[in-house]
Amino acid sequence: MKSYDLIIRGGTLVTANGTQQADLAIADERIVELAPEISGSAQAVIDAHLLHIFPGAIDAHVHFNEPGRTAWEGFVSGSRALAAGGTTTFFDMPLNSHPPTIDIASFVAKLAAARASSYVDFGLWGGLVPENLEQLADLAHCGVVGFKAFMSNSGIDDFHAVDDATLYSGMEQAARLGKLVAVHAENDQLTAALAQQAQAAGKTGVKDYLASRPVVAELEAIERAILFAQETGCTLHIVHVSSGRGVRLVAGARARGQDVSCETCPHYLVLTEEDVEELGAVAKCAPPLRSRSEQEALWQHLFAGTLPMVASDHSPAPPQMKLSADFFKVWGGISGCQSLLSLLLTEGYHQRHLPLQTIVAATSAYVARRFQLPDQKGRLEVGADADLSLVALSTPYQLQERDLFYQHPYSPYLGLELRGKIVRTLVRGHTVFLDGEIVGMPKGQFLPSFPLTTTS
Ligand SMILES: NC(=O)N[C@H]1NC(=O)NC1=O
Ligand SMILES: [Zn+2]
Ligand SMILES: [Zn+2]
Repeated sequence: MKSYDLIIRGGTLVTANGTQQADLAIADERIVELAPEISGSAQAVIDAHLLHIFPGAIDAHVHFNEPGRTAWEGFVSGSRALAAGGTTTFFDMPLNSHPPTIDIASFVAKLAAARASSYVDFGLWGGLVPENLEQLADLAHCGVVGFKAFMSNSGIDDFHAVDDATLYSGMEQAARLGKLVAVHAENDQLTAALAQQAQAAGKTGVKDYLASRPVVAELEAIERAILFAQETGCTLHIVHVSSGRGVRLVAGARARGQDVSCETCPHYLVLTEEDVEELGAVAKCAPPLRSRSEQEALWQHLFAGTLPMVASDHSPAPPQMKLSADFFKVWGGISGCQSLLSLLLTEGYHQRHLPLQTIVAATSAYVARRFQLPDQKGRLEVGADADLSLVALSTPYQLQERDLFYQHPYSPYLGLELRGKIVRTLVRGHTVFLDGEIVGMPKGQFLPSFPLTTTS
């Protein structure tokens, strides 16, 4: 009789191809058998008859701010929040840590911090800034996911936006290095001028802020990035697209054969400009929350598969940075990485009947493929890492402050009635979250990303 480390019995497995009830056996951190009934023995058995088993989510976009701004978040609190939310892998952005990840030394410092403290596996983005064009090859050799650039002010002094020449030349190099470039796409001249005019006129409320970052600023920057990428042969990813029209531009370029993708975030799917007027600073982000019609278009793209990825853009800050009466001065960034899967289940699956397979594709399978993770990630199959999230799919609960593992338990989703409770999360077969508690030690591993030949 075979013997395993762990058997999970009777759960409903959710994969990008559909759902099936099955037993799942784990040995040496991998899924080694999947069958209607597994007869071997195991050191431990989990009864999952009433649960759905999702592949652990892969959050391609978080800011955990370590080293340097660990008081804002950090790998311990951030990765605990992810584990509690059913996420087993994340990619940390190069900015909001100090130093930002723009050369070998800062990469090594971040890698050491994350290895010491993360409960889940991780990849690291490198930055593309006007000062580091000479460092991109080094960063590529370190195995960064790709290069992240800001086309508008990043909101933080130590990470500068790219001018067109830097973006163009960075893309040329990225293409040579086989790396993708990810952009925060908003037109800087337009947003800066509109913000400056509003502030000069003493118009510093929520509506004034929203008006200073119109959809057209996003559309223009997306188009420019697509054009530069086409011209340079660079693979492109547009982060946090906030508008249906923005997604349409990306989908159009992809349909014409260009290697470009995009993500949206739960906040653009769940909240609108009316909510930020009501909620205030906790819901301030850039690009800002949009109208209901743009939001509806995002959902349509998600259903259609033309919006292939959802990531959190978890961007926390200490509460005092969210206090200014001048809304332009309030920190822009939403804390949401713990709620990625539960919001998609609540608003997507339960409210709108978004297929579970689409949720799995957008939070796991597609992300692993797009960013060229090692083969064992993003799949719920024999041979894959046992990265799993066990979910009570219909259990309702209200999100409370005490549920949040963030450094600052601050979230626009507090008080929301959610459906779909994450009851257990396993990373490579090790339980890291169980019934509301973090268990075990930080054993997250670095996943280097190296160029392959595949596209899409
Ligand atoms: N610096 C930083 O994290 N900025 C992020 N916050 C946000 O709302 N949009 C961003 O790009
Ligand atoms: Zn951004
Ligand atoms: Zn971000």
